[in-house]
Amino acid sequence: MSIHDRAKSFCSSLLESITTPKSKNGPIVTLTYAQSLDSRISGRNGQQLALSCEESFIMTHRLRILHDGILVGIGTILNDNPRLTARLLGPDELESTISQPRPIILDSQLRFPLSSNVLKQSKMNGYKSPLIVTSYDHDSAKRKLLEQEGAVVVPIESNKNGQLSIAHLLSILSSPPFSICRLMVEGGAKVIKSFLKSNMVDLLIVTIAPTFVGVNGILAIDSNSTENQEPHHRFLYYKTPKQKNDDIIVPTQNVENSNINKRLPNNQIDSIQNNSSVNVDKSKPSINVTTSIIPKGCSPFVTMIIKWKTHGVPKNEKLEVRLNWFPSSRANSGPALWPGFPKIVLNRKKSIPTEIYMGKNQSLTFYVTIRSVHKISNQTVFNYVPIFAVKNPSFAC
Ligand SMILES: NC(=O)C1=CN([C@@H]2O[C@H](COP(=O)(O)OP(=O)(O)OC[C@H]3O[C@@H](n4cnc5c(N)ncnc54)[C@H](O)[C@@H]3O)[C@@H](O)[C@H]2O)C=CC1
Ligand SMILES: Nc1nc(O)c(N)c(N[C@@H]2O[C@H](COP(=O)(O)O)[C@@H](O)[C@H]2O)n1
Repeated sequence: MSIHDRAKSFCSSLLESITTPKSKNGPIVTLTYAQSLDSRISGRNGQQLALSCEESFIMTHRLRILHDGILVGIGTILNDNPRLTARLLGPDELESTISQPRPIILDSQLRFPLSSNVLKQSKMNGYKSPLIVTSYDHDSAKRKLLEQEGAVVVPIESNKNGQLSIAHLLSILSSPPFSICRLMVEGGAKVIKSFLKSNMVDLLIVTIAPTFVGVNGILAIDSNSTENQEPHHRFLYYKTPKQKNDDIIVPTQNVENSNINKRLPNNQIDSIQNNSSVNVDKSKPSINVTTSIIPKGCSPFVTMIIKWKTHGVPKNEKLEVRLNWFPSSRANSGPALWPGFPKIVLNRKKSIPTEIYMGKNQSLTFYVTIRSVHKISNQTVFNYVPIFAVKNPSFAC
């Protein structure tokens, strides 16, 4: 599979099951940005940094294709002069023939430069005119100039600090003539904060690059700033984080807009108990297995405590119990070991705690493998027995 095919399937899988937007009157909103290990999105004085590695950039460009609009703040336009197009494409794709997303810029005071790349490129075939969203309190002469150059300028409500209303923005974007169904928000820092605060983000995809920028860089989310003191909306892993060359891509979904929201409150989900009785051999030993699944804080990990009792196992006989577990998709394919899911050899110990990764919507089927070795006759009974399946365990948050 080529690097482009991998990006295609990864990005499609991220978007395919997000069908209901957080905002009832708006598009599905994906917020995505790249940060360093110390949470910086750019360097000293906002210096633009290539934090993403090549494969992560390819993923970002693929995500751009899958959205109808890409939104940034005017700070990013003035600082980076970005193009906001999908250019890192496969060999069979042409930049000018794919459906490029519309650039959307939040610019309360119409500081947008006439020389910007997004405006220049909109004159070329295949590229859409930038949509500049501004406040009612804008410079009308500048608006005229921008419109003459082909930009579309739309005034909307703003608050007393001049910040444009995200709710109003989303309802305008999803309506004609823009009809944006999927919006990708790239930043910068103020826009990231505003969107997270608005709680209209459906999918948050953060690329983490293995580098430190240092204290002078711009923080993605400045938790010291007073405007960020209010409670944060919660995001949980949506898909397993992926390593792309050097970087880690962390896809998370808004908890308040997903199935994981339907879980029970923390105090009702101390553990899930399962009891299974398994016969090794009808005439010979049997085992009774009890398991408890204990959520581990706000994380997709659970601790599983397995307890068992054996019956009728003669002292001179060896009983070996193994536990394997598989995602539900593999449950029918037999008990071959699923990579990344360790098997535990229980032997004669009476209980064992182990930590298991259980992603959202993950349903796991657990198998015990019982191997009873009769020392005298050397007869071996070898059984794989599915003991239970756990669907969507609740993560305590
Ligand atoms: N690493 C990454 O993935 C990215 C990094 N960046 C970096 O971010 C920096 C720019 O960030 P900022 O200076 O914070 O500017 P910004 O790009 O977030 O733009 C903020 C400006 O947008 C306007 N605005 C209007 N309504 C707003 C609202 N509701 N919320 C927020 N802003 C609103 C205001 O004029 C505000 O000053 C640059 O250094 C750029 O390189 C930008 C995008 C992605
Ligand atoms: N995904 C990602 N990784 C980085 O390391 C980045 N610095 C950014 N920045 C964003 O991409 C814009 C540049 O886009 P063009 O290549 O000009 O199309 C930049 O303005 C940021 O929004 N992104």
